[in-house]
Amino acid sequence: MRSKVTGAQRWVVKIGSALLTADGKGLDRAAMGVWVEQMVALHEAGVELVLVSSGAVAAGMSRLGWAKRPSAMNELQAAASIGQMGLVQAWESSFAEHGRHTAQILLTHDDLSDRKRYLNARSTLRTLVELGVVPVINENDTVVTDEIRFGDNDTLAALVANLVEADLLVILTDRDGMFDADPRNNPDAQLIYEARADDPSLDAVAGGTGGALGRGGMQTKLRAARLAARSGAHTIIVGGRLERVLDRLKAGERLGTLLSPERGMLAARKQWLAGHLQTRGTLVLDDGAVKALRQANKSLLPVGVKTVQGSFRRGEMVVCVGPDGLEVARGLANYSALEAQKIIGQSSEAIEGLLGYIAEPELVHRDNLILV
Ligand SMILES: Nc1ncnc2c1ncn2[C@@H]1O[C@H](COP(=O)(O)OP(=O)(O)O)[C@@H](O)[C@H]1O
Ligand SMILES: N[C@@H](CCC(=O)OP(=O)(O)O)C(=O)O
Repeated sequence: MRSKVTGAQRWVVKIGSALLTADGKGLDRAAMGVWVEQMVALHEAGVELVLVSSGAVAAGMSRLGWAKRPSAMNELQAAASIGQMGLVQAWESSFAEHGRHTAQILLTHDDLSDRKRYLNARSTLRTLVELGVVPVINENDTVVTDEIRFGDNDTLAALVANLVEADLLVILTDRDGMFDADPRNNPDAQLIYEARADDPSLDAVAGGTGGALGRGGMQTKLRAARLAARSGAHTIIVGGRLERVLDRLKAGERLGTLLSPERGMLAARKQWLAGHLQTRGTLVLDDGAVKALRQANKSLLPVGVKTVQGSFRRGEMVVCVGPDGLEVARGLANYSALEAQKIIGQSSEAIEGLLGYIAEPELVHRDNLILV
């Protein structure tokens, strides 16, 4: 019996492209109908639900008669906008058969890295959930550029789990769960039933990328579990084609791979920071600064920085590495890269003389910093 699953009150369910489109043959409405029945049953049992649905590109490709996923961004975006229509129609009509409404939410990485938009998305989602409506979320594929895309919906689903403070993230995929080797080329691979999300040995087994339709593969599912763990959520990676899979999970059956959060939850602001997956530059710290961050929970002062790499503006995310090049923390810079170049190695009192003004005495304030 998996009590963390049976007792979970708020679920984010993510369904991948390969599953939704029956391996590329258009939307699998029959399968969608069966998942909807189960989601409605969960709802009736008092579970709050948010659905993250992939499949726009794959559904669009099938509507257009394209056999191969295009690599050009404009073609992908066109396919996504065509497919998204079919996707939301199919979910809405399927839930409507049970007297439930759905709501479409399309998000980009920018929406979640801007604090105001993040809070807005959170309050809209919470309102929808309170209204008993099922939000159906996908990436806003038509407007994203490479720099601001999540790219795979595993990551998006994890950030949504953080956003709504879900107890459980269920990632439905085309395999029964995470295996100890990629089952595509290892027929003897064994299913991993339980693990801690932060277990480093999982990185090696989740090596491969996604199939022809999806993008993520197991690597992004593992990363999603780690992100979801930051807000205390458990993640299950499980076969979406297993019979009555959601019903059986709710009943406590040991299906799929359960990945547990290891540490305590990060505070809400730190969770938001952890969701910033795009970084713009690197600060190389000296040993003293590494110690101050790691052991004393201090802010990063310019004096402890040896070099500045990349091009970032004030407020953008930078990676802080130690003299050995290993990441120590990441955080939002109070100064641009050009300004930082001028003030590193100097005491904070010297900032005004060097720049002609002072924004903050710290290069990265500890409230805007997360240790890695
Ligand atoms: N260790 C592993 N265990 C299970 N599947 C793996 C593993 N490593 C790689 N994979 C591959 O990941 C694929 C699922 O990812 P993906 O195609 O992105 O699906 P989805 O569209 O559901 O996100 C599986 O079909 C499988 O071949
Ligand atoms: N936003 C994209 C999903 C990206 C993707 O392929 O995700 P997934 O199948 O979950 O790995 C779409 O709807 O096609």
